[in-house]
Amino acid sequence: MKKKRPERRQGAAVVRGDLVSDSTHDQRLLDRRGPADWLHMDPWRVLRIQAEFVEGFGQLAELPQAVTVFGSARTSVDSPEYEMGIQLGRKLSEAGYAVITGGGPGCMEAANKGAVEAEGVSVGLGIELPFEQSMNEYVDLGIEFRYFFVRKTMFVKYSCGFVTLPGGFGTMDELFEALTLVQTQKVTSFPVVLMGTEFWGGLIDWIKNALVGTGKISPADVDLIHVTDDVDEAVRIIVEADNNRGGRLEEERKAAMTTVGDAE
Ligand SMILES: CC(C)=CCNc1ncnc2c1ncn2[C@@H]1O[C@H](COP(=O)(O)O)[C@@H](O)[C@H]1O
Repeated sequence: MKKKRPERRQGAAVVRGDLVSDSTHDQRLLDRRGPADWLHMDPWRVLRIQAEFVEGFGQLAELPQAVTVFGSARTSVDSPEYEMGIQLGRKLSEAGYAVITGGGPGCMEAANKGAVEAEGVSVGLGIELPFEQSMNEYVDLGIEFRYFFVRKTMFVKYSCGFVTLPGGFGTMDELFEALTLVQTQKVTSFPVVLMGTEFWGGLIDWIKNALVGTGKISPADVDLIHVTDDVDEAVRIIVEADNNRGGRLEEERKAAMTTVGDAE
């Protein structure tokens, strides 16, 4: 007769054979002896990830309409790009938006500085890095995240558009995440503005030649990106999209009301 393999139900999972452990989860939970490496195990991490979402959602829930500004952590304070960041933070604040950045140095600091100077709401969503790094001094509401992906959710959820100053890998990551979300309609009416025609020109050419040229994206996808050197134009693009969204939300609300009315 076939030997029955050992079996144990562990919550939602069933384990058989050698995967059945000598002890149960309860035993391990109640046993205070042994190493603390469980702290670094994935199921426990899930709770920490949840905690980051809860903390982020809680802290940002009452933020006014906001715009996220990305850009290099390495931009020097005496560069034209830093000055552009200050102007951007200032004018976005004057237009009534909270300014969210990654809370670090360079372009992030510049945009936070502009927001503070205009007496706007200046937010920094920092990230734990392997080297010592503190929130820039112009952040008025700062939240530190352990996980990049949790932090990225906050940037998108709490802003109505992204403005991107010249930057490196981190900036590219944030830019292309935003474009993918807009392209796949995970977010709608969400403008993405690139500041600096000279810096971004090469990338835009490559997008047109390599991506549109070989059919990897459609020509209309290029229109998702606005490139400018003019801070006022950047703010105008954000405001117009914001106004359009307001109209669209109202239409969606009316459509929903009609549907509910029809059902009654
Ligand atoms: C001096 C130095 C490298 C500091 C790093 N300190 C940082 N602090 C906060 N956010 C960051 C930092 N580095 C990268 N990021 C994230 O990635 C983007 C900048 O990356 P990069 O410099 O373009 O690639 C920022 O928009 C920010 O969201």
